[in-house]
Amino acid sequence: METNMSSRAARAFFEAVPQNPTVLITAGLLAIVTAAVYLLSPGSNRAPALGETIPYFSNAYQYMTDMRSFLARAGKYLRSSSVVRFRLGPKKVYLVTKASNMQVLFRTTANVDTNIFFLMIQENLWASSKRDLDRFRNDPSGRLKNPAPGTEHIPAEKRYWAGLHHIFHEYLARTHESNALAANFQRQFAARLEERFPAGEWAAVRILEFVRADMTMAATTTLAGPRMLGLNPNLLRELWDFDEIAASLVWGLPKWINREAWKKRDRFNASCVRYLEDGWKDFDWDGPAASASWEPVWGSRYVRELVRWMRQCGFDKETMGGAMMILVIFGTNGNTIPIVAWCLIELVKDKDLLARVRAEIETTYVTDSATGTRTIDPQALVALPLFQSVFVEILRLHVSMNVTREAVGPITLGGYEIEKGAVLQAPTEISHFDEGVWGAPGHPAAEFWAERHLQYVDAVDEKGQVTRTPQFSMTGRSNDFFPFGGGVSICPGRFFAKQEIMLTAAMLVSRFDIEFVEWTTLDGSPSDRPAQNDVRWSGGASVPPDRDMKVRWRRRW
Ligand code: HEM
Repeated sequence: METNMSSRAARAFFEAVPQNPTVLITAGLLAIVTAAVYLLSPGSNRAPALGETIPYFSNAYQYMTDMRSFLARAGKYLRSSSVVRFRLGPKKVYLVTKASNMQVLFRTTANVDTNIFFLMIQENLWASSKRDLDRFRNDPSGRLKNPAPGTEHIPAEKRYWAGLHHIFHEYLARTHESNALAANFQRQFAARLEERFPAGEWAAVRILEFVRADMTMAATTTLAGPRMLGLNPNLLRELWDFDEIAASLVWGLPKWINREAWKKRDRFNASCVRYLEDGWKDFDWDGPAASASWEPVWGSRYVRELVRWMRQCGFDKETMGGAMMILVIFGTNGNTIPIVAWCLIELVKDKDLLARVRAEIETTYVTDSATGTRTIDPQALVALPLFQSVFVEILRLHVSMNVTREAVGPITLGGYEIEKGAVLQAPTEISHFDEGVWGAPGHPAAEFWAERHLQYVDAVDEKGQVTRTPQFSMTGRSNDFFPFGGGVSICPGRFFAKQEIMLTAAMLVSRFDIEFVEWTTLDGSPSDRPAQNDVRWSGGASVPPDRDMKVRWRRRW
């Protein structure tokens, strides 16, 4: 869960410039202040600066209006220095790459703080009230069980970061809970497939459109129970409308500039508030359902514990609605759905790969001896070598996240001094495409290669017969790969995300005959080219395809 500070992010701002002289004047003043601050800063062992044509302006402008090109340009600088600096208004920003620097960013140290991005999202995306936002802002006690030194006097109920972190850790990241979520998701999604696609009948679907509807429904019911969609029949539209404009909200533009985006945010928030208010009516918090892995009122334990804690803290209803939007519906589906879509697209494109992945998946099916029902064993599934390699390759190529931290004290990165107050950003789109790390002969880093994360191991049996077995391997590269961020705020949903994504793709490719029909645009009309990353999402989220793939499929069983 993280959202976009990308091209879409400030398009609204720059589109507003010509109509709003106030905005233009503000931008001009910002540039002057920036220049003054910059010129007065003392020189030191500083990282090289990213060049620009109009000083103090062009980098910020491109960063906010065309993240894809900005990152491509920054990537060239980052080939010769692992840290590069530029200015974003009055903020000093350092772009960071290379495994050794990631270790510093993700290590729990007093001088690197992880809250900055979360606060920005809380303020602008999830409609948190000022009072509730200040509770987080003014809590210096940290996320861990033991309060940060010097903050021991803060009572447990006012340790908001730690309270939230505890819920993430206990009810999302723990194996028992993520396994329960995966089992439930498999049931929900299988029921949906059986209801929508009678066995033996061919149907035409567009992959992205299909997963945005059907997988989102199964995932939302798994996490939040059936009431979320039952009470809010327009929720899917609200979610994907919000996905389109989320980045433009991150900058906190006032309502009068960004009216449509605010409306979409508020509609989505109102649906989540409706769900919360309805759920409070008659749920028995002292009964057995309160600690069940899943029950029909709140769905998963994660959501139940989240709403219980927020209510105990006395958060305002919009803040609580916002948490449901971001931490349950948008932050999850907005990231998993594009990855599933890409996974299916790559498998359908390559018949040989599809057959090999199918054969692997077949080994993970188990049959219930009483009912005869066949289900996938999710633990076996996520350990398959080839399919896992495909999953990692898709994350590598299609998650573009500028993982963000703040230097709250001086630090050293890549041999350079970084001053207190600087923003640190590690763009996955640069590290994940580093030719030196990921490139292989005949398989440049920019291309999808299903086998990139496989190693073949030879074993000799007693008759001297050699068998080659593929093994999934990230050896030597794990610190260059961070689609889920890192350190204390690493995505707590990553285990469930992996199970959910691989289960969806596995159920479809193993139960359906699938044939490619054509590439389409997102509205369904024929496209003259295949899908590419939709660069509007560059820098802040999983990146969906900008074209859809139409297929014919038939459920075999
Ligand atoms: C492919 C899917 C996903 C990707 C790429 C992804 C990525 C991320 C990233 C990059 C962060 C920020 C980490 C950091 O700052 O170090 C994050 C945070 C988070 N993610 Fe995910 N995520 C995914 C799926 C999910 C799912 C399915 C859930 C929940 C079921 C989830 C829940 C969260 C939460 C609650 C946080 C906030 C953690 C905190 O600030 O402590 N994510 N995610």
